Amino acid sequence: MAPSFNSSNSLYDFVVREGNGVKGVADLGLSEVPERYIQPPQERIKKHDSRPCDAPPIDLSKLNGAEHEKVVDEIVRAAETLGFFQVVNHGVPLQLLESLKDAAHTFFNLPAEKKAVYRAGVSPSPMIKLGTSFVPEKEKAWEWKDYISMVYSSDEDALQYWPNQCKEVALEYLKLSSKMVRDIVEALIGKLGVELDDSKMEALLGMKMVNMNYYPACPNPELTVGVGRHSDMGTITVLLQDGIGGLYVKVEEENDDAGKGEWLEIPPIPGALVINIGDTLQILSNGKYKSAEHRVRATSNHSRVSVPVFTLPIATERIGPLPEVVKKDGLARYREVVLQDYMNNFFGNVHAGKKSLDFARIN
Ligand SMILES: O=C(O)CCC(=O)C(=O)O
Ligand SMILES: [Fe+2]
Repeated sequence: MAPSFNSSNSLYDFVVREGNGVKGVADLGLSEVPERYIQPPQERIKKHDSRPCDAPPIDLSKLNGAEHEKVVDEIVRAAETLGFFQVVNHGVPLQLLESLKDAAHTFFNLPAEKKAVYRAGVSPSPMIKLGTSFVPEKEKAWEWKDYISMVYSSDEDALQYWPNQCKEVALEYLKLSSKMVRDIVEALIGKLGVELDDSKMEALLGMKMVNMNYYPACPNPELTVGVGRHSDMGTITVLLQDGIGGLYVKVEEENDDAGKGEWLEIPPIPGALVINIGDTLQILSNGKYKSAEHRVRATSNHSRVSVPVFTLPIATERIGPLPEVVKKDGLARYREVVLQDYMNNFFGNVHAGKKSLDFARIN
């Protein structure tokens, strides 16, 4: 018998505690989403209010050739403006990208009890977590999304603890994307006029996490969000999205206190990966590189998957604007923070655009 959600507690039990997630809600075939998923009007995403970002993808294979400087300039320009760009010839085989999307569908189509073993608290490893929405305990309106998050500690742990349906492809993707992450971050830091030694670079790129996101088909995409407005907290994110679309990024404007900036859709490009700048790189660059505010719309007739690799500094690393940049700028816009503290603040609060950066901002 279909559960009836006559109190918010019973919905919480079904979705969060029992691990059914929003996939479990979608599978009930309701004609309207439960009230808990209805966003306030200002957070809803109107499909026709944005236009696609028409920037061509950057060809990363050219980083190793005669056009190196030109490609670095393209990356820097994108990081200084939108904070989002797409890349091709990135070193991750296209067949692997297809396998990743298939693996995400296979995992989320498992019966709830098979997925629920990865819930926080019962998961075989603290590095693996099945979740839904972002912080359902604190959010007034939930996001229409389930995810599994896998933090890398070693190959051995990954192969032992990550779910069978996705561990091999997720590990391969994490490894093959690491080279492009390093190349891009090196290019960006280099253009700040800073040279970092290997150990500092390793520390800035030392934590890696692969997520698989699942957005089931939604009866009311106009009332909900797949993911609400947020920036990513790490150094950079590599994102594989499928062909459905619905990822939007905000064009940042000076003095945009009213939050009126335009939203651009990052259109799916077959074979391309999406790169976005995270809060850490905005802090390191003293604000020159933009951690991009983004969000995702749900869709009525398809389930969408995406597979981000988040690259973060190691938890003990102290993050602050690089001294050479502060010297040039004449002031520091952010204070130094320990990454673990930044992370606790980030994951302890609901998505609220780029508010996460306030934790380090000097006013
Ligand atoms: O699904 C997407 O396209 C983006 C997901 C995202 O922003 C995230 O996982 O941080
Ligand atoms: Fe994100």
